[in-house]
Amino acid sequence: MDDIMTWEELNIKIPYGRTSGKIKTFCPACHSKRNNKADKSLSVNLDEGLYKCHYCGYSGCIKEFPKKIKKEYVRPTWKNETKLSEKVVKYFEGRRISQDILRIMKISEGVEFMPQDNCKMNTIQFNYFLNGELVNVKYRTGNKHFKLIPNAELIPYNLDAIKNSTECIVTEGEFDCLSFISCGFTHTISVPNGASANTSYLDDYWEDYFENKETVYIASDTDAKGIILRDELVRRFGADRCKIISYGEDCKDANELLVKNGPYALKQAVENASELKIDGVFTVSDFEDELDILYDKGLQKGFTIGFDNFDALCSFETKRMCIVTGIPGNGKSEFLDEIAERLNILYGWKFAYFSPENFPLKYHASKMVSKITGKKFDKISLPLNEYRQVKQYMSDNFFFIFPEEGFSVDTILEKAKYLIRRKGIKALVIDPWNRLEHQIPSGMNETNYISQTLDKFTNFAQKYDILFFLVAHPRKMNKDASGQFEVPTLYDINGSANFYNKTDYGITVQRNKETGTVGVYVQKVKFKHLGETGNATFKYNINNGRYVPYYESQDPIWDNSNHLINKITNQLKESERIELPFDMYNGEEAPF
Ligand SMILES: Nc1ncnc2c1ncn2[C@@H]1O[C@H](COP(=O)(O)OP(=O)(O)OP(=O)(O)O)[C@@H](O)[C@H]1O
Repeated sequence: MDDIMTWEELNIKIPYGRTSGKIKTFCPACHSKRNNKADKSLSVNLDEGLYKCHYCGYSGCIKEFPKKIKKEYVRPTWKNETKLSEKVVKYFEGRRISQDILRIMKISEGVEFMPQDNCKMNTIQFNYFLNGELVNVKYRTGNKHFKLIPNAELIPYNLDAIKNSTECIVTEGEFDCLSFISCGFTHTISVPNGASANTSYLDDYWEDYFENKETVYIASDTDAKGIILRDELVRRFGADRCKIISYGEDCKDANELLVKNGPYALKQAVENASELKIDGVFTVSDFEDELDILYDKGLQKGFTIGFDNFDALCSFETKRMCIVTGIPGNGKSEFLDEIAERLNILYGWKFAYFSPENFPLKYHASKMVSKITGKKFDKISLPLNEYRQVKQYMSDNFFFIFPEEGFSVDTILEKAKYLIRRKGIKALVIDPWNRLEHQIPSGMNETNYISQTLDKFTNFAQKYDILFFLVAHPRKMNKDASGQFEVPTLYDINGSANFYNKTDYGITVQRNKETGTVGVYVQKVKFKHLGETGNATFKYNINNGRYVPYYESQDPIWDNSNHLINKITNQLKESERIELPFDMYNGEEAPF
C-alpha cells in the first residue's frame, strides 16, 4: 500500500472536478459485496488525503498527497463589545432596524483608522462570522467610507444562518440583509463586496452552503451595478432556482422599501418575487433595464487585453464565440494562452480548457506558469516561493477538462457547465476542433453537422454567459511568390464556410520566420463597437512565451514582470481603500 499515490489507483471515485473538502463515495473494499448498493459509506477528506469506510472500516491516507496550500488569512479577534451609542441605535431605527436585531447580529461600534479619511473615525462594524468565529469586519463611517480587514477571508455576510436552509435571500449590502432579517427572513446573506461581478467568495462554500438550496431569492439593487450582480448570481446559481425580488417604481433596494412602506411591503416583495423566464420568448420589457443602460451609456467596447495594436482591432465580450485558426505550429495555442492570461490577470476571468493539443496537462500548465510569472519554467529562473504562489493561483483560476469517458461535444460541455456553476469560469477554450469526438448522426452531411455544432457552442456561450474560444485548423495552405505560406482565412478551415459565418470573432495567427515576428490577423468582428478587421504584429519571447507588440523599426518593449505579484500588490492597495457601493438612499449621511 505504501507506494499508492492516487485516488484512481485506490479505485476511489472522486466526483469530477473536486479537489477539496469532504465527500462521500462508494467504498472500493466492500461496495461490490453490499446489498445496499446506494450506500456511499466511504468518507474522503480531499484536503488531507484521508479516507474511511463507516461500514467495513477500510481506511488510510494517500501517501505524499499533494496538500492544497491553504491560504493564510488574517483573523480578527472577537471582543464581544456590542454596546452601541444612542446615535447609532437611533440611526438604525431611522432605517427601521431595531436594537434587538443589532444585538442578534452582533453589530458593533468603535474607532478605526480609515484610509480614505487618513485618520481614525467612529465606525459601525458589521461582523462576519463563519461557524461562529469572527473572520472579517466591514467598517463603515458616517460619511459612507468602508473598509474590510486587509487579507482577511472574504465570505458572504451572515453565512452561518443559511447552512441548513433550502432557501436563502442574497442581498447587495448589510442594510438590506438586516432589513429582511427584521421582517423574519433569517436565511438572508449579503455579498461582501457590494455590486461587484466577482463572486469568488462563493467558491469555497458552494458545497456546504449553496448546493442544498432549492430557491435563491436575488435581492440586488435595481441600478446598473445591481443588475450586473443579479446576472452574475443567476449565472452561478442557475436560472431554474432563482427568483428576483423587486421593490416597485420608487425604491431601489430593500431597506428603502422597508423605510418607506414598512415590513408588510417587504414581505410582499418576497412573496411576489418573479421567476426567471426560461421559455425562450422575450419582449422588450424582459430586458428593458439593459436596453435603458445601452441607451444611456451607448454601445461600450468590450474587454481589451492591454496590447495597443490588438486592442484597436478587437475587444471581447461574453456570450460570444471566437474562432482561432492558423497553420500548425504557428502559435494559435500560444496566442490564445496569452489572451487567456491577460483576461484573467486584468479582469479575473477564470478559464476552462479542453486542450488535448497541449497534452499532457503539466506541459500546458508549465507554459501558463511562464506566461503569468514572466519567467522561464525552471528552478533557476523561477524561485520556489513564486512557483508555489503561481501554482495556487492557477488552481483557483485555470481548469483543465480531460474526461476519461471521452471527448464528445456533450461531455466537454457538461464538464464546462459544472465549472461555470462551481467555479464561475468566464471562458471556455476548445483546442482544437478536430480532437473532439464528433458523432455525426447518420444521414447528416458534414456541413450541416458543423453548422449545428457551432450553433450549439454559441447557444452554450449565451446561456451560460461565457466567451467560447474554438481553435480550428485550415486546409493545407499554398506558399506565395516569396516562399511564405498564405495567411489562412476562416473560409480555409477544413469542412465548412460556417466557421466564418457562425462566429463572432475570427483570428488567424501566423509566424513570419524571416522577420521573426508574429502576425495576428483579426479577420472578423461581428459587432462594430467590439472591433474591426486588421492585423497586429508581435514579437514572441521564447523564455516566457509572452508576446509583445512590435512596430517596425522600433525595439520591442519586453515584459518579464511577474503579473501575479503586480496584481496582488494592486489588490492590497485596493483593499485598504475599498469603496463599496452601498445601499444608502437620498444621499443621507449618518449622524456619527
Ligand atoms: N513565434 C514563435 N516563436 C518561437 N516559437 C513559437 C512561436 N509561437 C509558438 N512557438 C512554439 O511553437 C510550438 C507550437 O506552438 P502552438 O502549439 O501554439 O502552435 P499551434 O498553431 O497551436 O499548433 P497546432 O496547430 O499544432 O496546435 C510551441 O512549442 C510554441 O511554444
